[in-house]
Amino acid sequence: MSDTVSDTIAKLRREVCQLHEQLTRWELITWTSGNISARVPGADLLVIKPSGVSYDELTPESMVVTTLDGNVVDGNHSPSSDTDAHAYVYRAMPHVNGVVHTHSAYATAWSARGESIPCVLTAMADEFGGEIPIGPFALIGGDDIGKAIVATLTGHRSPAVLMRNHGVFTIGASAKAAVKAAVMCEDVARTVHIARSGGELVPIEPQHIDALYERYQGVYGQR
Ligand SMILES: O=C(CO)[C@@H](O)[C@H](O)COP(=O)(O)O
Repeated sequence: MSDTVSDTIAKLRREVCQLHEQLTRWELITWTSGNISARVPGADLLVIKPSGVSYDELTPESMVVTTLDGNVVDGNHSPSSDTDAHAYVYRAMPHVNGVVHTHSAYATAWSARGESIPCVLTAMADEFGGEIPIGPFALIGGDDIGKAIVATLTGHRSPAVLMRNHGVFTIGASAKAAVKAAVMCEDVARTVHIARSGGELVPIEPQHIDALYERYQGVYGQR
């Protein structure tokens, strides 16, 4: 392995480990549920959380490096039980460099109803470009979840999918972007749930969703 790839992996080990702190900070997971991975650019590799390890015991060294077929190439732990799903996404979606999985309460409740979250908030138009779609029920391990993520999100502006009866998977141009999508997904899932419990939801006009999405994705923040 070249020094450059080794250095990149060392950096991604630190980054992926640190990003897991965001899942506990924003209360998106319970116990050892959830996981984050990052693609190793220029190499058919990924860095992912070890399976079943308590979040307060995660370290850069405990992260696991696998091929995009899910085979471990570096690490002393078994990789996440969702490694095949993450790996499938990286093989099928070259623009994706980060994948996150959570069981965040409100978004997972929408997945338990098999319901997509309608776009009724400007914050949804900004980050998701429309509804947050529901994906099919899929068993864990193997390519089923990965195939469903790719099938649901290909051609869709949303970086998040609600896997029915299971939880949230998000994708991003970086692992940090995928974590942001997971945080925002839970935020809007909660707000829309509260809104719907109070009465009829008011949708946003499609042309306004487009305008909001273009502004947020293209102009918002520091450039
Ligand atoms: O729901 C699932 C399985 O998809 C995961 O959230 C697990 O609960 C966490 O698995 P590991 O990443 O610890 O293997």
